[in-house]
Amino acid sequence: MISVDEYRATVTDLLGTRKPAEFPLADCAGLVLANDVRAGVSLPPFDNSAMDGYAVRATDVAGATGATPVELPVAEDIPAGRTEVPPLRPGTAHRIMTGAPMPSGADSVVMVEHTDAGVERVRIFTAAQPGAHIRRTGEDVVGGTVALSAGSVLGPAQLGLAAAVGLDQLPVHAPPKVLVVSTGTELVLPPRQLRHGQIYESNSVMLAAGLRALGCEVELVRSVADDVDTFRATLEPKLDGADLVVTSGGVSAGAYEVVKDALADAEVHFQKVAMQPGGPQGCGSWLGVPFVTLPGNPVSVLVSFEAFLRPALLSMLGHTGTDRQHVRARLTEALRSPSGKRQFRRGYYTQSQGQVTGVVGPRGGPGSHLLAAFTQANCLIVLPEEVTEVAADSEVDVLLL
Ligand SMILES: Nc1nc2c(c(=O)[nH]1)N[C@H]1C(S)=C(S)[C@@H](COP(=O)(O)OP(=O)(O)OC[C@H]3O[C@@H](n4cnc5c(N)ncnc54)[C@H](O)[C@@H]3O)O[C@H]1N2
Ligand code: MOO
Repeated sequence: MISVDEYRATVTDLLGTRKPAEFPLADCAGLVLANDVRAGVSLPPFDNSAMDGYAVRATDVAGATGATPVELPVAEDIPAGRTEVPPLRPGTAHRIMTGAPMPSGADSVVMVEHTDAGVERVRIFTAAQPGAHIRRTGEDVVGGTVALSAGSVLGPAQLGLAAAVGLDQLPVHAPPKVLVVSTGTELVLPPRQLRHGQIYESNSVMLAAGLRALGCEVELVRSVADDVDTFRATLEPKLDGADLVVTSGGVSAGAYEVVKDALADAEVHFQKVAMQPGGPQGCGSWLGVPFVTLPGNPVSVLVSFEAFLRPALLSMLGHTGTDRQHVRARLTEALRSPSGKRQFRRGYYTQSQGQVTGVVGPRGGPGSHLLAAFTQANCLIVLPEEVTEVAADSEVDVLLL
């Protein structure tokens, strides 16, 4: 048996990291920047007004008050977007709007609220500090410097900045195209009615949701019968263009283990991972495409996704933080765990205000078919390999989902 940590490293190595590709900004949300990008322009690109008001020379309005206003002729009107701005002559004002370029010769802006808002002439009721309400060139970003560093996760602020410095595409770790394949002759899709012995297919739906949430492109093959020839014939034409195949089912110890049998001659290694659920696993490549073959039980699929597929995919996408947040929590009831395996139990974690350590209660038993209990959970309770019993009220490690 291989440990969870070793297996996670194996899958992470198998998936590697995606090569940089240029993507339009609109398709970059949530992706990771592959290279540093430099600003083509400074931000702001020019000195501009932070307020609607009047550009003046501070010396011209020194001593202005409500009782003793200074009156100046308004020589120019400068709305935002005006590109040619005449210099300010001493003893005059330019009416100016927020974001409009400062005229040379002006050293401050008086807000319109501190004036009579005049158009031909303006009465100014307050003195101005030199520099008041001016946003300086390059105050935010200096043109030519690194605006966003490799490894940045591209959220709204990062994409906004990229747009603001004049970029329309970015080098990112492109999301992989993942083919998700559910195997099992028992699997049926609506609107077909179940016959005795059949079940509705659910693993591919869960995997697709998890994969898409990470930004992957997903194609589903929702039901392949437990027949080696059918499996190969269904998958082969779809491998071209797939960056990863994730299968479920057909990897344990019995007969009709279609994934194991079909990939027997491929470079896919099947083994047991010291975890519960999610013990039987396989990974490797077939026809040059990486394969991660998960066991069929639905809870095993989701726990496998959390334990190693999600971190490996995050690493593939260029993320450095690939771990869920871990916390310690007090267990509400005693639990048992198989010796030598890391057990992941579904749990519900709460932390009241002022409480240092939160509280966690299990949801459902350890069975890997108990999917409904997973819907009540917000965390996984992690019981280490050497632990076989945990008493109520003891502290346990919790992975917040
Ligand atoms: N003799 C042994 N039997 C089993 C072992 C073992 O070590 N020795 N391991 C058990 C464990 S643990 C697991 S997990 C399963 C894994 O088996 P498979 O990967 O071969 O999965 P299947 O047998 O195909 O399916 C298991 C279970 O899950 C249901 N299933 C499968 N696919 C789907 C799907 N897409 N949607 C919903 N449900 C699905 C399937 O009907 C089975 O009930 O093996 C144990 N046995
Ligand atoms: O390991 Mo299986 O994945 O427990 O049900």
